[in-house]
Amino acid sequence: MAEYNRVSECVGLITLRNPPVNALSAAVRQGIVDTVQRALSDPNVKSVVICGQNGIFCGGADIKEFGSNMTGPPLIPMIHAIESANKPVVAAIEGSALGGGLELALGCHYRIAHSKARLGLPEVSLGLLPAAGGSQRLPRLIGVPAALNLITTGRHVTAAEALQLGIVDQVTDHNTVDAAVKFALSVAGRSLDPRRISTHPCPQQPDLDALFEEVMQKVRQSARGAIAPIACVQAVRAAATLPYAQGMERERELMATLFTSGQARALQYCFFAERAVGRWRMPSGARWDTSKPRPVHKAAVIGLGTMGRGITVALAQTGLSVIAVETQEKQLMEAKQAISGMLERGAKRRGVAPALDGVIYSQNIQAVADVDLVIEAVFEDIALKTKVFQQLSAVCKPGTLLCTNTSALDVDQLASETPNPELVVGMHFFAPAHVMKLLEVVYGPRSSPQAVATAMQLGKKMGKASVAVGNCRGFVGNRMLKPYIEEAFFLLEEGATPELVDQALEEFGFPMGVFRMSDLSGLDVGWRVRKGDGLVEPGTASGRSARIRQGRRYSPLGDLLCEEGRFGQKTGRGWYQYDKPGSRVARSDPWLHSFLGAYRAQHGLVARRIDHQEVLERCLYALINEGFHILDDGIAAGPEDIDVIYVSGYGWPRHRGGPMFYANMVGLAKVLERLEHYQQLHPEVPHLQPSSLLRRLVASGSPPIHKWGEAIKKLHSQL
Ligand SMILES: CC(C)(COP(=O)(O)OP(=O)(O)OC[C@H]1O[C@@H](n2cnc3c(N)ncnc32)[C@H](O)[C@@H]1OP(=O)(O)O)[C@@H](O)C(=O)NCCC(=O)NCCSC(=O)C[C@@H](O)CCCCCCCCCCCCC(=O)O
Repeated sequence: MAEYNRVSECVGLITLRNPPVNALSAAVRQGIVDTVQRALSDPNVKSVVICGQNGIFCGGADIKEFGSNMTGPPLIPMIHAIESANKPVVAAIEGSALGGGLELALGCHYRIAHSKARLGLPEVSLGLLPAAGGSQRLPRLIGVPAALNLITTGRHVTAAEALQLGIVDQVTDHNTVDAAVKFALSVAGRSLDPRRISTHPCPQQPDLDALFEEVMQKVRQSARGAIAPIACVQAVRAAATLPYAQGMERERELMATLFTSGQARALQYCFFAERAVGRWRMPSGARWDTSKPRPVHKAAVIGLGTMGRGITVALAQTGLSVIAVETQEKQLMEAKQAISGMLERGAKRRGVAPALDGVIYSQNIQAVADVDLVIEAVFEDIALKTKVFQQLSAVCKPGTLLCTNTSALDVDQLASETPNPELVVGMHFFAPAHVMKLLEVVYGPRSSPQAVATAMQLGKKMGKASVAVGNCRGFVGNRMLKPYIEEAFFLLEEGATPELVDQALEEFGFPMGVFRMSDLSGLDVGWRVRKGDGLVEPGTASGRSARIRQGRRYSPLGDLLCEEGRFGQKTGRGWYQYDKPGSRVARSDPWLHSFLGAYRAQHGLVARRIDHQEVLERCLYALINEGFHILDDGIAAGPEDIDVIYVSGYGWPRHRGGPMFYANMVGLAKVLERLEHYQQLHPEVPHLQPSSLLRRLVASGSPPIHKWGEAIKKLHSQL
């Protein structure tokens, strides 16, 4: 797990071997301890180089070990032994040096990095802090402000930035190990005292207290309840104010709290879930590893409204050549200007040239004849989309993949209107499409595995968390959102205010509560959908509107607001009021409160006191319950798919792991009991009726989330 060789006669070369990322498993740590010992005791060895195999230095501690009893030599004394060595130790950094990997490098006396390497202390994103001395050494090396930035955000820096910050001593474009060996030879025999980072104080920093206060305030605001960023600030503060040994003690204490917290478990679950969704599988048995994607060199986007523009940018930024089609000249010109602006701003942020030439604009659908893949993003209207798909089928070369960016329409129906339904998949982007991380790839019963594989690969190329899901109303994300929103409406009827509901959800960790979110996305969006479903009664603003529709409880509150022209931020009024249309700062609206009072009086509803716990249980458990239905229906292959969708696209707080992980943490029996409780109180609300899968899981002993897959299979086979 760590190989030892003597090179250039007097350099001991230690190579970490633990594919794929040379994580510091027990065996690797043991290997490092043994080989360092060997190099230091070999009189022929003048200096030592540590590198990683396969072009990656080290991805840090082995996260998989965190869930088990950790054995093997601990990291801290291992790194301390390297720093205390009486021969120079040089880290040769290729690929990544992250977390414990960078901490290992910081224990070395010198660091040489390849120009393409990336370095960072991303522990915060796993609910931890750099607890192998990283929180104490990095501020001593690069100063408190820069270390705070890196440690609290977990961001990775390029080799060039690492050099500028002083994290590495040299950057090379050539063979890193060769450069490090050469460097190691050149420093052999030099005094190592100045190179032992732990022995130095942090560089002087004026107004330390003010700096920490400011950073802590900022971090608390953006953490939305996550505890690791706060512990990271506290650990760096210890580095800045305490001697090294005491700082290390503080680092250990803080880590002990984080390590055993539910947040760390949730965040580490998210890390693996995001990777697991790439290993998609369909009910037909088709899977990621047996389905080869088609090459996509040229793509097209049809319809350049908000979504189409974002999708064009996302595609062009991957380096693809894109044909952007909009039939109306004026809209085409406006879209061209907007897309160019977005490409320019994006390129400026990333320090690259904008891919302006990658996009060709056309009013003519014939222009897409030779593309490999088309994403249709016209207005959400099944007749219009069907027409576009029929045109595309006639125009495109054989084998072109036809993707629809719909958030709700039936992908199967659309596919069935084309001569090659196997080439059709849904690609459900989230607005703004070039920014939002989530992509639902929706397959129907006739979508070919190759079509799914191609869409999934394209999603990955665009940097999206791409999740393959089956076709149903609302797919996964929006289907689960429906009971969540409905419960929020019911809570208003029963006595809550938008402020109370939003506060409960925001304290839970959502960036925005359901009503603020509704104001942002526009109340008319849901209104249109409900109208389409025949749920909206016209002209009810003045009279009593039915609260039971289509045989179930219905709240017309959203419709009544729309009838008043209150569409949210865009009209300056919605569940809140705004200074002017388009403004983003929500203020309580006395009109809304008296409107709610009058509504309740009209319907004979007596407002009661509703607390945060009820808001959370009713909104979140209703959403989770729908998640169980989705699993039972086979629409999502596993709980990870649902959780990645919610964390990447719906603002579910990452430190709570996603709705299904949260249910697992709360306890399935408790979720079931609360759903049963609310269902008894509200028998006319079907979405509070516990899903049969949830009942069956509880009856089978509530297996932990990583065993749900097995349990679901077993439970299905017993049906
Ligand atoms: C490295 C990457 C950038 C590579 O990206 P790439 O896209 O190429 O590949 P993938 O991301 O797809 O990964 C491939 C494959 O590898 C798995 N993997 C990646 N990293 C790790 C890892 N660190 N450990 C295990 N496995 C890993 C990944 O899951 C994929 O496999 P899969 O099967 O899932 O497809 C990228 O992978 C990346 O960013 N990796 C994570 C980097 C990272 O976050 N590193 C930090 C790790 S945490 C750490 O290092 C902590 C340190 O500070 C050490 C702390 C000391 C701990 C001591 C414990 C003290 C306990 C205290 C308790 C006290 C209690 C008491 O006192 O009582």
